[in-house]
Amino acid sequence: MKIALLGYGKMGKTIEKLALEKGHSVVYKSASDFEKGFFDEADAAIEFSSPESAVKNISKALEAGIPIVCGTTGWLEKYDEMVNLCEKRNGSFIYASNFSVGVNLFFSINEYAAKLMAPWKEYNVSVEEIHHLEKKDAPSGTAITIAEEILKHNDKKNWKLNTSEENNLNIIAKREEDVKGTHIVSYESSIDTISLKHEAHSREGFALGAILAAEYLKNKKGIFTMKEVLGIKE
Ligand SMILES: NC(=O)C1=CN([C@@H]2O[C@H](COP(=O)(O)OP(=O)(O)OC[C@H]3O[C@@H](n4cnc5c(N)ncnc54)[C@H](O)[C@@H]3O)[C@@H](O)[C@H]2O)C=CC1
Ligand SMILES: O=C(O)C1=N[C@H](C(=O)O)C[C@H](O)C1
Repeated sequence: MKIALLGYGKMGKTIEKLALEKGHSVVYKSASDFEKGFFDEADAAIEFSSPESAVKNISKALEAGIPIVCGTTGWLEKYDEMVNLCEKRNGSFIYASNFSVGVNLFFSINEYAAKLMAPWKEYNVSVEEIHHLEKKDAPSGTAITIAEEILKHNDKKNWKLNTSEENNLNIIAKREEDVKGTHIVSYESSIDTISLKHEAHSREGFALGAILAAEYLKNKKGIFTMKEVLGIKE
């Protein structure tokens, strides 16, 4: 498959390495704003750039008829706009806050735990995420996905970053040198604490998942999820 990399930082470079190992070719890579010309050649574009540039990059790919996989976080207020554009252009699009297999399994474990814990009101739930110092957005996209699922089964009103308000779900965001991505869900009572933790040891899981998503989009039209790519039942 011929891949275009929109964003060529930590993730773009890891994806390039794994894509070449899997026998794909990288026909274009951009670390900044770019013109449309390259699209004719690419079978899919993989977008890991910045919250400010994601929407523009996704739009360019959809307008050029190139399947687009987007992992950039921090732009989701425009997600519906991108879905509409994808439908209008009869394109193909996957966004995931986290492409790793482990985290997508963790999402299902989190859903199960949230349902199980719903009647046990003595437990207060919170989400913690820890990332490297260069991360631009907080909370992480993954923490937001985790929180939204918990909120479907909990009386809390909304999620909030670093809050002590009991009626909101607290997401604690920490920044520490070189942490690839750690997410912890805690249910705490006066008697005990139940914790679920996912810790990424490298960026390879995210990169591999993004390549699997690009492969999945081949000959497909529509908007898909990472759970569909991995065959994880809702
Ligand atoms: N969904 C997932 O599984 C994962 C998502 N991410 C997200 O992916 C994004 C990128 O992460 P990293 O690679 O670690 O960041 P990074 O800062 O190392 O790389 C971003 C790259 O995008 C480039 N860029 C900036 N504006 C651009 C534009 N208009 N067009 C093309 N490229 C542009 C920058 O020059 C830089 O090279 C972040 O939003 C991060 O949260 C990161 C890891 C996994
Ligand atoms: O910025 C990162 O590095 C990561 N971002 C994603 C997020 O915001 O959830 C996924 C992963 O945790 C790494």
